[in-house]
Amino acid sequence: MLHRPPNSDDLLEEVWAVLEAEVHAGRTRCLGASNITAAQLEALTRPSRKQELWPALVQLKCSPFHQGGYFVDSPSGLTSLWHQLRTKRVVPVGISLFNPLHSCVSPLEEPLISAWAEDLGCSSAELLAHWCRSAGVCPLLRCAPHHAVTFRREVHLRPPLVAALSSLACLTETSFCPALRDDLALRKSCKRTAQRGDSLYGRLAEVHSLKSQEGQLLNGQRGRILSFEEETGRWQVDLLAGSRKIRGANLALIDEGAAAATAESAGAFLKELLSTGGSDAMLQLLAGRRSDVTWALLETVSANLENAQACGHQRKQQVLQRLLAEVKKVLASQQPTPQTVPLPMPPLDASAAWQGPAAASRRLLHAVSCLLEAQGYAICDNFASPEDVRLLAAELAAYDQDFETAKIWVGKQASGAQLSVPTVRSDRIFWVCGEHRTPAREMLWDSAGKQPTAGLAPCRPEVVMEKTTHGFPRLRATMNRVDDFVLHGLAKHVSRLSGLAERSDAMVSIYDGGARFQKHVDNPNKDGRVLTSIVYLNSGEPWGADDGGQLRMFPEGEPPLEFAPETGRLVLFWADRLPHEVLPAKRRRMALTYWWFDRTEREAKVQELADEVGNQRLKVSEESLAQDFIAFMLSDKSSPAEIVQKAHTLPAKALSTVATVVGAADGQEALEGIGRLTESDLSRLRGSMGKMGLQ
Ligand SMILES: O=C(O)CCC(=O)C(=O)O
Ligand SMILES: [Fe+2]
Repeated sequence: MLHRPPNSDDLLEEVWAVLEAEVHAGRTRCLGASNITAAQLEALTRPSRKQELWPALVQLKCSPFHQGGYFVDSPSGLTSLWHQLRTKRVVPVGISLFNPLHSCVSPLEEPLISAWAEDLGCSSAELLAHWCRSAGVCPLLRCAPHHAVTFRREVHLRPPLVAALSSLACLTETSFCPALRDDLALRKSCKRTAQRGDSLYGRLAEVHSLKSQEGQLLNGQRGRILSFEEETGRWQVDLLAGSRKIRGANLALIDEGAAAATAESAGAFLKELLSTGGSDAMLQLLAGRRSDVTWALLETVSANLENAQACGHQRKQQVLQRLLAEVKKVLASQQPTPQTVPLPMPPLDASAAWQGPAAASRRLLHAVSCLLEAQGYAICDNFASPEDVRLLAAELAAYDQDFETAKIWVGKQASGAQLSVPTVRSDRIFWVCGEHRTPAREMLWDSAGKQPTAGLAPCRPEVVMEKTTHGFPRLRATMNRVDDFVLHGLAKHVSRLSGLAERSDAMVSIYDGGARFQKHVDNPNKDGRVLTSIVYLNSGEPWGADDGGQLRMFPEGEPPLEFAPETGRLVLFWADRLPHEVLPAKRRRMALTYWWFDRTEREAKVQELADEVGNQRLKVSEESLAQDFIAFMLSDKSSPAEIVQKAHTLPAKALSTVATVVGAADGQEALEGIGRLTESDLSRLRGSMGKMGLQ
């Protein structure tokens, strides 16, 4: 390596001749030069000079601020230097990636670069090293700590970001001085926020399972992922046929490492085949190793055949032609192995919507609306910040004792009963009332019992009724955010939500010790609930696969999806359409859930309920007596005799509720039926009750 070539041309020739002699003597294989100017490179790569004596690599300073421009000999020198490197196939090796050189700041401290790195979830050093590589320069890293970790992560830079980083060189020495930065408002104009799917940009993907006539032609094609389009939920992929927008379900990510390995092993296999010594032996080996016959082998054999033809190797051509025909036959007989790992839809990220400009929150709203319309659910990360979630969980911690076992609705719609059936649902819940928009007399919301007139408070009067909204400032803040987002945002954009009138009270749930909620639809009976909103309130370590407690959704016609209850994640889905379940949670899992009512459907339901109970609601005490009785009947502890005894103590209204649950015409018939119950009837009843109302 010639470091810092001498200024005089004669001297340069003289020194280079010494290095060339080393190559002639076989002591060195190739030469390199460092800090060279365009004119010097021109001189060393003159056509009269043998190509193997040209510099094979040129080492130059290469940060985004100084792209080889330290020894520029003329204004056009830099362009000429790069042009020569590219056209003469000289490898540029980048050094001083992180040095400030003669700018004011190190690229590692440049806020614009840090912001871009943050968007991509990598360090500035990683970003710079990958920029260098993407710009076609081999980065030369040292053993200093920030160098050592630089290539720890694979970072995919989209071409516009590579271009943006490269263009920073135009701004060196002036705009990057901190004093000038604000004047130029660089951050403001250049900062981009992380976009969904950024981490997949640049990856290779293969199209599969497209059904339309045009789509079928694309199946099997591969191309790089360019971007993700929120509006359509599709990925833009750069295919041979041109750039196309394709749904994740029709794309499979290609593991390029594996592809390289296939090519390598195909090469090794071909060597083995050729070393058998004769065509027959070769084909015999091939027949015994049919599973090693891949498309990569076909390509390798074809390439070798082309080479043999070009070189005029007759015998080799014949052998390879026979081999190629056989390889084609084996491949034709193989069933194509479909690649059906769909590209995951990246969750939306709400952080920018709260911290950034109004445009970011509009984008989020637009994206969630599109997803709800298109697929009936939307997942949005960081809807509540980790700090908000931590404080909210701390606020609720004082009420841990007040959470009670959740119940499910068992029986007929109007007069069934809320029962605890742990095999179906075993979380503990805590209702928080209030903050509704419609007056109490409209009875549009429905939760556990008496409503406070204003403010948030736990619902059950005997719990902490005196607590007012001041008791739950954090909960209130999070609910305000959800309410604003749904009522002032989604309701205006999503057609199914145009008649949104009200939401239910809020339910805080805790799943732990294996608690679960089996597959169900929240509103299977047109009770007015149209949208379910859930915010997960779990802090600490990220949720692991072994922690269980995932929300599993069953979108129609698609494979089930699972989402971990990650800190601050918002989940929205159609309450009356999307079946879902909560898998057994091995770690404590907390969520804030409520439902949104469509006015027309809810009003009809309220009317129906009023009619069914003779325009008069059951008194709370009678209703709960009926529920207690059925719970007692279904618990393993009660005997037939005890059940009959208890049934006779029930008031008439409670008894008629029991009648509808057990399928009797009236209270009297219910009493008679209960009197005839045997142990085995009871166990059958207990088994079937648990499944009612569920899928
Ligand atoms: O907490 C969840 O993820 C879902 C709970 C649920 O399905 C419900 O309460 O209806
Ligand atoms: Fe549910």
